[in-house]
Amino acid sequence: MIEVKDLIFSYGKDKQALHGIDFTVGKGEIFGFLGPNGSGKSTTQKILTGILKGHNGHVSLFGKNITNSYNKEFFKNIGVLFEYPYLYANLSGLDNLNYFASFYPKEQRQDIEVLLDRLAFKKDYIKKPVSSYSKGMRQRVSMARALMTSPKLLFLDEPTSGLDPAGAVLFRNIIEEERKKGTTVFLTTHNMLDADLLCDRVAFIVNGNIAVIDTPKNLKMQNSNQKIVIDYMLNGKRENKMIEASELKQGISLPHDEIISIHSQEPSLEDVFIQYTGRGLL
Ligand SMILES: Nc1ncnc2c1ncn2[C@@H]1O[C@H](COP(=O)(O)OP(=O)(O)OP(=O)(O)O)[C@@H](O)[C@H]1O
Repeated sequence: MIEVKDLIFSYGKDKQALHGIDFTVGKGEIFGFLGPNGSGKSTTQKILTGILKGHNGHVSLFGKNITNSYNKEFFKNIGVLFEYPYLYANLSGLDNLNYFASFYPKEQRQDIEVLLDRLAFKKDYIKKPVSSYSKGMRQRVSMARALMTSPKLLFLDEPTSGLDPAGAVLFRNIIEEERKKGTTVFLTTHNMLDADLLCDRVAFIVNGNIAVIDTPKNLKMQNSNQKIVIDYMLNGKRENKMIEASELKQGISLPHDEIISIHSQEPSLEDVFIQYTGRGLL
């Protein structure tokens, strides 16, 4: 669905943002693109969505080189949720969406009010100006914009940013539903929980280079330190001890009155990211 080979991009002479990156995204896959600020995520997404021109290297979507495909058909098949929603502040959410919908053939558009309902948008705000909306409400309008043409390929930049926990769960469910329909999702995020819960594979990008691409599970397993933490009671006091997983084979030899819990020490995706890059995600 997406094929990127040796992608290079420079902002002017002195600022090379991408240094020859390679990745592919299969049909129906949710692919996470993770990296710290300034690593090249937005640049990559802007090239893939046709907003930024002038790259070197090969980029194809739907099997076609994008340089020759920036036409109505190209934009019909992709949906984009931008990190900073481009909405007209003086217009209502409904008018914004009706305006964006007018660029697409009628038979391709979803019913906007049904879509907003699916996104749990507060009905009484639907005709109020966007300037009166919270970040979460703007995010819902932007998601509706991305979904309204039932695109085969969705680009989502920080989809759960600004949402409360219930909103984040709802958005993750909607992204899952899209995947079940066969939609491919390119997810750019700082949110490790979203990446871990949703993505089939993730790429870590650092300073315009890809450090690693794998499934979240493999990344965590390969980087697991095989440590076990035992919580226990001894002489009325709660204690804990970390041991090697292999030591557990011989049973629990440490003095204890009662074992409370035994947990393997799984690294989080963020721990793995730091191991690969030496940097946190923000
Ligand atoms: N318009 C621009 N002109 C010059 N340099 C730019 C421009 N946009 C981005 N850059 C530089 O290109 C590099 C990659 O930026 P990019 O916005 O792609 O990073 P990012 O990973 O999306 O960061 P963030 O997480 O902050 O959104 C950075 O060094 C950035 O300063």
